[in-house]
Amino acid sequence: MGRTHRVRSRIRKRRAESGADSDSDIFNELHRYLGRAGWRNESRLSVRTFQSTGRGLCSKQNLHPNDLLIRVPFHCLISLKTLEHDPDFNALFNSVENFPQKELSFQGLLAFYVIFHQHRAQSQHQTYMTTIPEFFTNPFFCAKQELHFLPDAILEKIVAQNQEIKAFYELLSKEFTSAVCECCSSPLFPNIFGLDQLKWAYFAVNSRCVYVDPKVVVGWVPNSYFLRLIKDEPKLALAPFIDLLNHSDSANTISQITSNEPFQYELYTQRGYSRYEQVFINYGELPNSKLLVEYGFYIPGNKHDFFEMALTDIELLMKSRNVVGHRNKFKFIRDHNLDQQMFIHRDEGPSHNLVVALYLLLVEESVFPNVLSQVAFGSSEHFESLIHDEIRTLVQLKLEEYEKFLKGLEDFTSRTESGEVVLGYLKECISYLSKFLCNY
Ligand SMILES: C[S@@+](CC[C@H](N)C(=O)[O-])C[C@H]1O[C@@H](n2cnc3c(N)ncnc32)[C@H](O)[C@@H]1O
Repeated sequence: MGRTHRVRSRIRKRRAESGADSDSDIFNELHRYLGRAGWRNESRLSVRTFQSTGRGLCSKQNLHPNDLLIRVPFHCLISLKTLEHDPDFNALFNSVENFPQKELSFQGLLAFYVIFHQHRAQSQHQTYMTTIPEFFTNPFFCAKQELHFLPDAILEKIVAQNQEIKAFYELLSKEFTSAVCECCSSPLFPNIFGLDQLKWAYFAVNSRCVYVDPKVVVGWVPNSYFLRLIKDEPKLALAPFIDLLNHSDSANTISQITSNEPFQYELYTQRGYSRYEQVFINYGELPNSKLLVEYGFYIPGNKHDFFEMALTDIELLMKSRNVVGHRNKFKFIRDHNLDQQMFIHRDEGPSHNLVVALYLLLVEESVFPNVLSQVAFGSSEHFESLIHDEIRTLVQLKLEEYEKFLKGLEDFTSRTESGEVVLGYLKECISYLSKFLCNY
């Protein structure tokens, strides 16, 4: 049995233990659980499976612009406050003398909280835990052989995610080296909490949290113990039921925490929806590459999309033209962060930094910093016409590279769920690059 399989089996087992046989049982139970905690489903939201997005929410009534989308008592969210007031979780940390301060990310801490409660038979969060998907479709979970067909830009991000999770796991294993579980007396690491479980929880937290104002939350937990352990702000919270809302690039919502007791987390929609139409929120103005890496999906025709280029792409173009770049120019580009924000936009053309970097490396003859500065920080409009062909070739090379990746993935007889999503993403990129070339 594979490791991913074991993580999924464990989640299924928890579902069976909770007495919920199907998705609808799970959500009826979630409704009852939130109802007992004071939630009223004011906007009559209901869970459905939609063809375009999978599981999501719709309302059984029409929603108008500025209507309340959802309002949930804040104590139903899993935030810093929840961790602080959880005696079992606190006891575990108190069993370690001098737990290192400012070392944990809050996302990591929440991920640990999830697996901690997933293991406990009597967890107060058991109902919520059963609503978290068994697996995620981020490229992180691609099979090894699929990784050969992922673009470098995506691979680099997966490597960074892997390093972060592994370092976090090692830190927990080290600090809790002799800790045993109160409920079953087994050693916590690695017997109960394996690395694969933490990976699953990391992506659960990554894709399902809402933003909460850290100042508000910190104000509720004076002398917080966990605040001393984390190196970033506690600005995330897991949000039962709210985390069933899918993302749309055209959704627009406003969130707030009410200022009087009982504190509530509220979302208002800026646009209207007819009854049973899927309702969305907006995770941010994100391009498809970001949606893919962080959330495991992409949006066809995403209106916030752009296509990023790297300095290595320009180097390939230079090689194909037998141009040798002077190291002063590369240094200048890196020192001034011109290698950041190098992208093409389907309708707006190449970004300023891409135009400048191409011009400096392929056209400009001088290598003196004062001349390079004049070029870099002047208007790039004039240069763009001089490197029009270079831009086209750069995009053409990318297109060929992505077509090769696509062909490689298509040649597999079977793919992981993540591999399927990457395949669709590559097609979307190819279509984006082709449209750019048509317009440019
Ligand atoms: C906050 S959850 C939303 C609910 C989720 N669909 C579920 O079944 O639990 C975020 C995840 O939903 C999926 N998702 C969100 N928006 C999507 C969209 N527009 N298209 C496809 N999948 C989407 C992605 O898997 C993402 O990681």
